Order: sequence, then structure tokens, then C-alpha cells
Amino acid sequence: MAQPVIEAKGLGVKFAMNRRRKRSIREMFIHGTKRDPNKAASDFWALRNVSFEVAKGDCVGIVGKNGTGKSTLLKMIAGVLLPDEGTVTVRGKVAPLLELRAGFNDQLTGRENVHLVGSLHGMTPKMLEDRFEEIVDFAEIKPGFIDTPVRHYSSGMKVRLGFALISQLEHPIMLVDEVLAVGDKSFREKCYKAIEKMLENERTMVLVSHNEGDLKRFCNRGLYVKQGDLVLDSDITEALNAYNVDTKAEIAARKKKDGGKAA
Ligand SMILES: Nc1ncnc2c1ncn2[C@@H]1O[C@H](COP(=O)(O)OP(=O)(O)OP(=O)(O)O)[C@@H](O)[C@H]1O
Repeated sequence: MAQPVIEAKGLGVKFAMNRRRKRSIREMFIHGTKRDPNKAASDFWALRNVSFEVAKGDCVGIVGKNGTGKSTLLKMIAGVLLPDEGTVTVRGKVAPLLELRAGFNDQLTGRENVHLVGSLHGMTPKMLEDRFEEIVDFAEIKPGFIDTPVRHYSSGMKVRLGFALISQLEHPIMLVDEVLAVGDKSFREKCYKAIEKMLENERTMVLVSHNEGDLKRFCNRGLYVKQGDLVLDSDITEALNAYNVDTKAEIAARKKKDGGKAA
């Protein structure tokens, strides 16, 4: 049997909560060890005991509430965040579209970013030259703006350029975080077509989205993450149903609590 393309075993990552800053030498000199700005800081597990496998050609949707660990999981798969526990094995090159951009540098222009990020992902200068116009057209960046620093772009422009570039990569694994939520309707349609084309070629995708329509359209599998736990690994419909049931129960509980307070 073919090996899974992504294999996560007992993944866990912890972050610091309430950590403000490092103690300065001056503070240490004046107050000794008594005054610690991080006294109240503590670590918390953003994700723990997460294990799953993704086969070649799968499109897996990660669902769950805000702040539950979805982007963190995607970052560990991308290798930009190292787990504190467990391992994640990724067999193949990854095209990541994380945090609404492709890793662009705000100080550089759109053109410079396309060349820099494209080459970091292994595109040759010739490939970049040949595809540059196609990328800019796809992203609908108006003439002139491509030579403007990216810090002056709207979030939609950054995402469009990021998607246009990353979708040119022929890497077998694609990681997409909430990108479709930002583009306008006509751009989303273009993205849908581009994603469908990629998936036809047996590429593997992991998608984080709050949009049920997008998840059902592309994903055959779903991972439901709840407060840092992977509570369900199933087909996408089942994962969404479980998430919706929990959300309804939570809303009902909140209404009951608010009603109790008002009474
Ligand atoms: N670098 C970091 N330092 C400290 N805490 C972090 C860091 N990155 C994420 N967290 C925390 O980890 C938890 C999970 O965050 P994550 O961004 O993965 O959630 P999410 O499910 O993707 O949320 P959303 O749906 O809002 O995008 C949150 O409590 C978040 O505040």
C-alpha cells in the first residue's frame, strides 16, 4: 500500500499565554529578581495528541471554531512551526498559502516578491519570467501597482497575488488557509477553477475554511478540531455536521445563560 503523503503522530504544540516581554537589564539591576513582568505567564497546549494520515489525492478540510488550532496545525504541516511533541512527516514538496499571503515581504514590491517567493519555492528565473504576466493577470493587479511595495496593497490584493503565484507551483501538496474568504466573488470563481484543475492532477490539499460551501465543494475528508483536540476524522459532511451540532448546543447554552441573567 502507498505511504500516506502526510502523517501526523501525536502532534502537540504549546504557546506562552500572558507573556509580555523580556526583563530588561535595568529592571533586573534596580529590582533584582523581584519584579517579573512575566510572572503571570504560563504555557498552554494549542494542540495535543493529534494523529492522522492524508493519502495522495485527498482534499482534507480542517473545521472548528476560531482559535481552536486549525492554522497552527497547517503551519506544522508546512514546517514553519515545530511541534513540542510528536512528529509530522510530509512526503513531497509543499505549496503553502498561509496567513492570507504567500510569505511576502511588505517592504518589497509585488514584482520583487513574486521573484523572491517564487524562487524560494524552486521556480527558475525562466519559469518566473515566462509566467510573470499570467500571475499578474490572474491576480488582477492594475498596471503600476506591481512595482509598488506590497505594504500599500489591500489585503485582497496580497491574497490574490499570493494565490496566483502559489497556484503556479507544481508541488504535489497544497496547504490553503482561509484564502478564499478574502477575494471578491469573481476572484473566488477563478480560484475555484484553479483548485479544481490542481485536484484533477492527483494533488493533495489541506484546506482551512469557515465556509461550508467551499469545504463541501473540494474536500472528501474532514478533520474537526475542538479546543486543540482532533475530535473527528471522517468524511467532510460528517465533520461539518458534528461541528454544527456543537455550535448549536453552544448557542443554546449561551442563550439560556443570558436569559437566566436577564430574568
Ligand atoms: N505564536 C503564537 N503565540 C501564542 N499563541 C498563539 C500563537 N499562535 C497561535 N496561538 C494561539 O493558539 C491557539 C490556536 O490558534 P490558531 O490560529 O491555530 O486557531 P484557528 O483555529 O486557526 O483560529 P481562526 O479560525 O480564528 O483562524 C489560539 O489560542 C491562539 O491564540
